[in-house]
Amino acid sequence: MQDGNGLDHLAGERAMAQFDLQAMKVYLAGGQREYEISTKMAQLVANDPVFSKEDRVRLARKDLYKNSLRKAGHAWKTILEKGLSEVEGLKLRHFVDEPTYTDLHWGMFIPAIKGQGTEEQQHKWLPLAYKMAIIGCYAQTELGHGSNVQGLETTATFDPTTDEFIMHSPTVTSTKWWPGGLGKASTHALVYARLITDKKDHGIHAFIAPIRSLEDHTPLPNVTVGDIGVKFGNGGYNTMDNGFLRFDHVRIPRENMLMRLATVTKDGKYVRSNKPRQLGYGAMVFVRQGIVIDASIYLSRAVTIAVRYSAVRRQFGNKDEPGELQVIQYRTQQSRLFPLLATAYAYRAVGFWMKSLYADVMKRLNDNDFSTLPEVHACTAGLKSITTSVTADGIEECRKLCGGHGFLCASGLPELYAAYVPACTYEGDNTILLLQVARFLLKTLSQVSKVRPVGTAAYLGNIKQLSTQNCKVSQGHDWLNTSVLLEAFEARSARQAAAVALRLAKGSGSEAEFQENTPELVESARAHCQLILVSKFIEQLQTGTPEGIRKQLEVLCYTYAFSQLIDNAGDFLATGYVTGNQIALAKEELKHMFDKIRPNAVALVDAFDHTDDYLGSALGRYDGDVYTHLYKGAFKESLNDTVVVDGYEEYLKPVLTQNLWAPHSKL
Ligand SMILES: CC/C=C\C/C=C\C/C=C\C/C=C\CCC(=O)SCCNC(=O)CCNC(=O)[C@H](O)C(C)(C)COP(=O)(O)OP(=O)(O)OC[C@H]1O[C@@H](n2cnc3c(N)ncnc32)[C@H](O)[C@@H]1OP(=O)(O)O
Ligand SMILES: Cc1cc2nc3c(=O)[nH]c(=O)nc-3n(C[C@H](O)[C@H](O)[C@H](O)COP(=O)(O)OP(=O)(O)OC[C@H]3O[C@@H](n4cnc5c(N)ncnc54)[C@H](O)[C@@H]3O)c2cc1C
Repeated sequence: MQDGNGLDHLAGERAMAQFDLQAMKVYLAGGQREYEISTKMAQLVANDPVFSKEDRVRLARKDLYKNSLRKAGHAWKTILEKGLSEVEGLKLRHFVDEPTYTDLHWGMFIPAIKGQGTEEQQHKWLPLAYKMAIIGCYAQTELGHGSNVQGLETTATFDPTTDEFIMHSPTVTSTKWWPGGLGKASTHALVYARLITDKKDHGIHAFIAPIRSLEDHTPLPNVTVGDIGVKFGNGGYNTMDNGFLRFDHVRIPRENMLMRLATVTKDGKYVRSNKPRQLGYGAMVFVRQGIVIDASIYLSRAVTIAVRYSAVRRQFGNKDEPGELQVIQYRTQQSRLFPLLATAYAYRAVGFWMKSLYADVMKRLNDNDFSTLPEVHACTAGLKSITTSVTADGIEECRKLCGGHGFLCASGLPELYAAYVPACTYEGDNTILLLQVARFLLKTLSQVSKVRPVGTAAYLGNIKQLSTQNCKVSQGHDWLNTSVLLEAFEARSARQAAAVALRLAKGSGSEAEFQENTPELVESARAHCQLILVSKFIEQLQTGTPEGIRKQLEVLCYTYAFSQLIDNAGDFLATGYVTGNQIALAKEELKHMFDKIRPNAVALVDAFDHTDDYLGSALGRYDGDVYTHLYKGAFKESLNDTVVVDGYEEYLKPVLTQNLWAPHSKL
């Protein structure tokens, strides 16, 4: 989408492209229909002044939040007035580009009711939620516990005399703390609490608790609720009202417990269904799978800014060429930037696959087939962890790649980082999630002689072969073979998992020993996830990629795989599967890939199709007119509202006019 002012400082770059840009845009959008919807919604948002992002980083919290409420309300009105479909509405909210209460309402409250509510409960709550007659949040985390869900303290005690649950926060640490949308916007909370019937604790279950009046939005009696305070960075996640919530013996009807997985009867009997209790974590699995595509989008925004700016920015020169060099010409710049570009493409491909994996598991669950649940949990948890960590670090790297100007909010990068970095923590702390993957790998290995592993763990079925055979690469171009690459990632992951499993098996099985080995367990989980990412990127390429873009995608795929191999060379070498020389050969191949990316770099980021409005960056503008806009932008700075700064009379003038020698001055 070109929306520059006609001057194209990057025209020369664009003329070098060697692939079908339009086909790439459609591929990255996920298909022609998705592309058309994206384009339409991006323009709708960009052309509506209510959605303007101008000045967001300068607003005080109250104004920022009020403005965010205004945008969310306007988005909803636009959706209704234009009769937008659910997919269009989702896209529109995506382009509004501000974390807000509707993310949790649509992204977690509704999915949790769908996954855990009975049909009757869905009929009661979903119509209200779909028309936003109620606003819901997902209130799981407490002051004292987030990762350890089984450790939550809020109680829901059944009172058979009134057919109600009594919701209570018995300690300070039981205060619900963090839920997005809870602080100021929600009327209802999906509360995770310990279910108690007849003095027996049945563990964590989900309850719908009304928290604010539908008449005047005041908190209901005995409910204490508010916002937890300002968060990291300007703008960023501060548009969200992450909240606290306490109950003082608040009564809710028995039917407000979501009862698909377990029921409490009128006379107080607790009945579990035969479905796994982990289905209660379904909303988290749903969001984790979506986070992979989201990571690609965030990373692609940072990379678009850094690539375009690196093509505009010139520093130094050399005796072989006239003038100064574009910084994108420097190998070091390429070696930091191009792997991130390739990673954004990799996550897009893997994100598409995650969607199909999730659709498959949902279909199975409907047929009461729970067999793939552990693998899907490991996959969603692991890929959420890796992709968010890499993306957060990648955004920060892009900021550094833009030198000093990257540090200005006008670059768009500080705010992008502030909005994104909590993704490493929310929806599961990234280390906790990798430990879940490690547990899955250990379990899979312990059963490998009896149960053939399937799906993303299938390679562990070849553990013997992968543990004995070594890499056969003898020349650089031997690496240009996806089977060779895949085997390297499989062997490294299988060997790392087997090594730590063996060490644990030789021990006493104590928790202390397990703890001692957690760093290696996390490394082995990371290796497994990197294998999934590389293998699924390859697999996606091999299934019907249009001719006009296949070559470029192959280059990006090799770039991604080689950079992963080199960044983790220590692990690959330690497992003994590859030699130092083979790593050196891969490094040479990676440089050849950089040469192939270089003429296409700007077009490859254009293919992400981010509008200038969505990017919000003077450095990443489509037209490359960076300096004019940085300069113009300085005049919007509030300190420049007056020529002589407010504070001069009180604080600057006395300093300038005292004309006294400072006592310590040596002059
Ligand atoms: C579609 C959306 C698109 C994009 C998204 C974009 C933006 C996001 C929008 C909003 C996001 C904003 C905010 C985020 C909101 C939140 O943060 S909500 C709170 C999230 N909280 C967490 O993630 C907590 C993390 N903790 C846990 O998940 C669990 O407590 C645990 C897994 C760490 C441990 O659970 P336990 O019950 O104690 O389990 P265990 O005893 O360790 O394990 C028991 C067995 O269960 C398996 N298991 C665990 N989780 C799952 C699961 N989700 N599904 C299936 N199976 C699971 C576990 O592996 C064990 O298996 P065994 O075979 O070993 O018995
Ligand atoms: C912006 C934001 C939005 C959020 N939105 C919501 C929401 O809408 N609803 C909701 O319910 N929650 C929400 N949360 C809470 C979030 O899900 C939790 O913060 C997250 O799950 C991490 O839990 P914790 O804070 O308890 O971290 P902790 O578990 O206390 O982690 C602290 C450190 O301890 C380490 N650690 C903990 N246990 C172990 C272990 N067993 N082994 C090794 N290391 C360990 C962790 O790796 C981490 O380094 C949100 C959080 C943020 C930041």
